[in-house]
Amino acid sequence: MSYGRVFPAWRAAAAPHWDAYVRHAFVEGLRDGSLPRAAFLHYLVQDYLFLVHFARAWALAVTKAATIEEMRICAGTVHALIDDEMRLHVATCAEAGIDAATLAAAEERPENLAYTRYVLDAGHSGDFLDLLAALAPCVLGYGEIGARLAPAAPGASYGAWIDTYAGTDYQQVCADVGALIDGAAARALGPDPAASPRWERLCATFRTATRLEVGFWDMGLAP
Ligand SMILES: Cc1ncc(C[n+]2csc(CCO)c2C)c(N)n1
Repeated sequence: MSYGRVFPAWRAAAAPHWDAYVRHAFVEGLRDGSLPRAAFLHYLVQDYLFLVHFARAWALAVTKAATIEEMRICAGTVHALIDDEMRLHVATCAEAGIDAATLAAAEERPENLAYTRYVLDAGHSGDFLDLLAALAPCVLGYGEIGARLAPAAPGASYGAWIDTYAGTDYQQVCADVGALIDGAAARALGPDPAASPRWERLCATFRTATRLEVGFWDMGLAP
């Protein structure tokens, strides 16, 4: 998956961490169904809390955007997070006997706190592109994982989860976010982004967020 021009360069700069993220044991457990249900539910509860703060981060992106089209994409992501992805978490947890109140009252694990607040801080202390560098591993990593696991989805225990991220709707979101990053990078860094003095710092932000994704999966395996 390329998802634009800048993302592949950021991914290459984060190489060992990126592989640890998209090929994590948790992901392999989703693929072959060996992931214990309790670990999956523990992950979903934490992920619900994660998505609350991710919706806030995308809302911050609305305020940092430079064009109406950028605002539309970021606002659309806030909407999709709240009305689609979070609702799916609530429904899956409800089937397992975890009600919405329990979900909302769950205590955030430190790995979860670290990740979401890091992303929010990248946005508060930086500009639109700094924020996108922190948001990118989450959005595009799940796109890559979904596409890689797609052949395993039919009949798999976690097939519904895989289908969510492998599906054309989500893959289109990834293509849109890749284009959003390319546009913001062209505006802020010029025609050769990697030659900009800001480039190393953007790579570092992307790499840190990727490491925090690895930490999130680790947490998922340790209920
Ligand atoms: C730990 C963690 N990382 C990534 C995602 C995936 N994700 C987060 S927000 C979003 C929509 C677009 O921003 C998607 C697909 C997740 N659920 N949990």
